[in-house]
Amino acid sequence: MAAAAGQHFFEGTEKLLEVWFTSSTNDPTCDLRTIDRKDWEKLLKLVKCEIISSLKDESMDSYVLSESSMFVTKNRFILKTCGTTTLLFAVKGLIQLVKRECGFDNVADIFYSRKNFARPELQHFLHQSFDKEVDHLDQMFTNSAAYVLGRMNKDCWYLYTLDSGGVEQPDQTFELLMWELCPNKMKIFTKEICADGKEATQKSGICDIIPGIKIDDFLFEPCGYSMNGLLPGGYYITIHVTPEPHCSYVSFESNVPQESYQNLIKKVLQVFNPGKFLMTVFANQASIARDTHKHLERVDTIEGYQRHDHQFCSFKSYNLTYTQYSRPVI
Ligand SMILES: C[S@+](CC[C@H](N)C(=O)[O-])C[C@H]1O[C@@H](n2cnc3c(N)ncnc32)[C@H](O)[C@@H]1O
Repeated sequence: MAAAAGQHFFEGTEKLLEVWFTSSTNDPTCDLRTIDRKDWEKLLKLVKCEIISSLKDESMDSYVLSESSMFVTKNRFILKTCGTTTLLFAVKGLIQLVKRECGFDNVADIFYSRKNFARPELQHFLHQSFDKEVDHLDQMFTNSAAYVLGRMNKDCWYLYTLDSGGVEQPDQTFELLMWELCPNKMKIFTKEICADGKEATQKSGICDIIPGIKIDDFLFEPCGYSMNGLLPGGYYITIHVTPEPHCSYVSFESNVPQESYQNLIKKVLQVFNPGKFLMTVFANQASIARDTHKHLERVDTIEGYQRHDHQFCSFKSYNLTYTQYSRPVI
């Protein structure tokens, strides 16, 4: 459903930043988790969002934000923000903060990605086009590579990364970005139906997607939902829901390693029942998910969905599959 003139609109589509740090002296005491919460709060002011709640385990500190999520491990920082947040204003400050407070003096890799916005004209000037975002990042990084996957005149996904360095430890990221969602499912993520995040997590079936996770969830007033889930070993899932019928959008992201993502895809689709979705899977050579790309190449239909675009990219240390599906219009 398209937004009518003057109707409330929320841009669910997130900007996603992942940065891996190293120290030139290989100092084992460097740890992003030693950074004070007050410093994170200051950094998030530049982005125009704030911390709502937090959860931690032995490997990771996670934060639910007023606009999505933040995850901090020893050497990896993830910030995902939606709405009209200004995520890229935080990059310079992040690098300075990390050097000053914990001694990491090198960016080993950076990934900035997002789907095309539904209403780019509502964004801050910096985020109105990918070209402007690339110009901004190129002022800080010289060895960059920027890509667009999908259809430039329809739905697409942008990626900015570095063409040198890289991450050697096993690493993988799986994202499903969904839109045109089932209104009945979306009702669950409103205060009309659920009292709080916990109830929405249960009623929607989110709690069954990956059993055994520690969950930090939040239900916004009058609607909207965010959750972070932690698993031992530095694994997370994060889900964000914009349920308004005229701009419905849901994102699912996880770094949980899987040889095949088939089961996970089915479970997430059952919970949200989107009309359209795009999927990205990153895996480096050390990851058990490294062969998932071959498998995904053969999946041209998924129960009720037809594939439109499928692209494979080989980067310096990661391979990536981008794919887009939708329900056939009957
Ligand atoms: C923060 S959540 C999750 C956004 C996420 N990026 C997604 O996948 O849709 C956004 C939803 O919460 C609602 N919401 C209610 N109060 C909000 C607030 N103070 N800040 C941000 N979103 C709020 C929005 O209207 C929207 O439906």
